[in-house]
Amino acid sequence: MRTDPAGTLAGARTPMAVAGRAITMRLGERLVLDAVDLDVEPGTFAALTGPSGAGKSTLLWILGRALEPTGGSVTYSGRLLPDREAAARAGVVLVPQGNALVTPLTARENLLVPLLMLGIPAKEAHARADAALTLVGLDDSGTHLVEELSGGQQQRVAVARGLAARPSILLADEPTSDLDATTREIIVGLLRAEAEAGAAVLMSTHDSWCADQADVEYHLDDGHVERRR
Ligand SMILES: Nc1ncnc2c1ncn2[C@@H]1O[C@H](COP(=O)(O)OP(=O)(O)OP(=O)(O)O)[C@@H](O)[C@H]1O
Repeated sequence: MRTDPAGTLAGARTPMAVAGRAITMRLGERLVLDAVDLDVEPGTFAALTGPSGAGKSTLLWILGRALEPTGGSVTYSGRLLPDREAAARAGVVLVPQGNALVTPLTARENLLVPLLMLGIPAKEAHARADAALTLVGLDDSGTHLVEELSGGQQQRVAVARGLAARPSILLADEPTSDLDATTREIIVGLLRAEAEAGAAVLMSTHDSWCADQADVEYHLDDGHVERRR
């Protein structure tokens, strides 16, 4: 598998925009999201900022069709997708906070299994898994079990799993929170490269340096989102 000079997995991807309209989410007594509108266009690297508990993860999960909102809609280049499985098949990739890696598997197997489940031929899946691990600097750790990896290495495996899917829309929930400064810059560079390759990328972050690297910043607070640039 080739990687192009910008640091993405080579190969075509379908450009797709994500649009949230009047997204409302009530969790228990709390109105976490109150009629939120948000757009990420193909080729855009966007940051989602806001205080702890503002609802950033909730919004990313809704945009990834992993969570049904109380109200409002999410469309993908104008299309509705019925559920998370349809979204994954359409190229909507979610890198969740906490990584959600399968611990009895190796790093490489964590990349391979979702690709094989999407019906990607085994030879290509293996090539994509290896290329994505190389992009995040873990080509020597592919055979390690998840539990043998540090928190930061696990986070990089989770990002690699997202890159291996060659996403049209990449939703990354605090993907740099456990990383040192150098690795943080590498991961942010990879997310930017995904956008430059045509993906719509939305990254939640508490890190002002990471937010500054994005083209667009959405700030979420008290249920409302404000576009800051
Ligand atoms: N299942 C649930 N039931 C009730 N409240 C919930 C549930 N899940 C999340 N919440 C609440 O929803 C709010 C938003 O949580 P969320 O994790 O989306 O925020 P966040 O901005 O991503 O926070 P952080 O930056 O700390 O990760 C929080 O107040 C949280 O306690």
